[in-house]
Amino acid sequence: MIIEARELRKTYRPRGPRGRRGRRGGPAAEPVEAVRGVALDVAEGEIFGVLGPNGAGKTTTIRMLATLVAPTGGTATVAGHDLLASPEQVRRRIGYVGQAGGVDEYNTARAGLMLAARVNGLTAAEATTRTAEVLAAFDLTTLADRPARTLSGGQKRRVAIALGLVHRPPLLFLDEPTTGLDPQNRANLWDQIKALRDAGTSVLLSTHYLDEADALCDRLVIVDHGRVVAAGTPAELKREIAGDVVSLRVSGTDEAARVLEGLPYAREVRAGGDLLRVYLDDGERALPHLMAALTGHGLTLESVALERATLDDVFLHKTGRSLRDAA
Ligand SMILES: Nc1ncnc2c1ncn2[C@@H]1O[C@H](COP(=O)(O)OP(=O)(O)OP(=O)(O)O)[C@@H](O)[C@H]1O
Repeated sequence: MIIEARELRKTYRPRGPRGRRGRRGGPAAEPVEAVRGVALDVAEGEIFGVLGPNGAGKTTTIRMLATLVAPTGGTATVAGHDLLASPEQVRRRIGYVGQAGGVDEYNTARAGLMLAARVNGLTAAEATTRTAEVLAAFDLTTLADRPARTLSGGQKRRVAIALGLVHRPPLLFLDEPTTGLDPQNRANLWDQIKALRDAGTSVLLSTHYLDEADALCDRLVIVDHGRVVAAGTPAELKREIAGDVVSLRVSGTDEAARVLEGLPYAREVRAGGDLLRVYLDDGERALPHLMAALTGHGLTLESVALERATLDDVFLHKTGRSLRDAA
């Protein structure tokens, strides 16, 4: 395992004049339990995702594992070293790309990469070779000598990731790498992250995009309110929670829900507004029986759709909320 974390916790305790009741008369800021006992195991050479809505504790978890935030509890081994006892050793073996990116707007990609390489201990000759390598890997060669402020959002994001990789860390942390990118740039970046994994780099990324977690991650944890609510491969999670989902619009939602709950093959029925979602193993076979049961009770079907379960269904099942709404 390249990361083994146990019971990681972080409580932010706001301090300072504005956080204290008293001198300035403002209300005391409450401590925020951002991460409440997270465990995760990341294997070498995999893309591991931390999926959750805004405020779930993803950034705090990543920043703790990258030695940038001190945990208030728990233990972790990262890239072969104890996070708390040997943060310097950990730091040397990781790359970290935060949400803000860390790209100097007035510097060129090439100059930024050279600097990052030298700061990380590469010789001038190694830095030149390595800079050319990462520029090529991220399709940046023709853009390498323009100031970063003239690059598009997607191009800048690629420079940011290249900066995190220039010293060849075996483990790369990416905090919400595709937020704000258009679909085409997102898809390109997914391909580049997969290529990194295929070349042997382990990647831990956070995301609030369901499709990203599904398409990109070998394994993931779903976090909510600072806790892991589900862990596994995307396929395992979807299979465990619900094979197929039939969503229906019916006259008389409450009565329809009662009828459907009585059917032996319906694992679970959930109502959301005027839409009913029925979770079952084999949707195609069940669908005609389901429709017959409803019409048999005098209920009129307005629409019906058969879908495969998504990671949103997993989140809904575990938390009672949709990740789409929560995010
Ligand atoms: N420095 C800080 N001081 C106080 N509270 C903080 C601090 N940093 C984060 N928090 C709080 O901790 C909680 C978790 O925040 P975190 O940024 O880890 O979540 P996140 O899942 O990464 O969210 P997002 O997707 O919006 O980035 C939030 O309630 C946030 O307001």
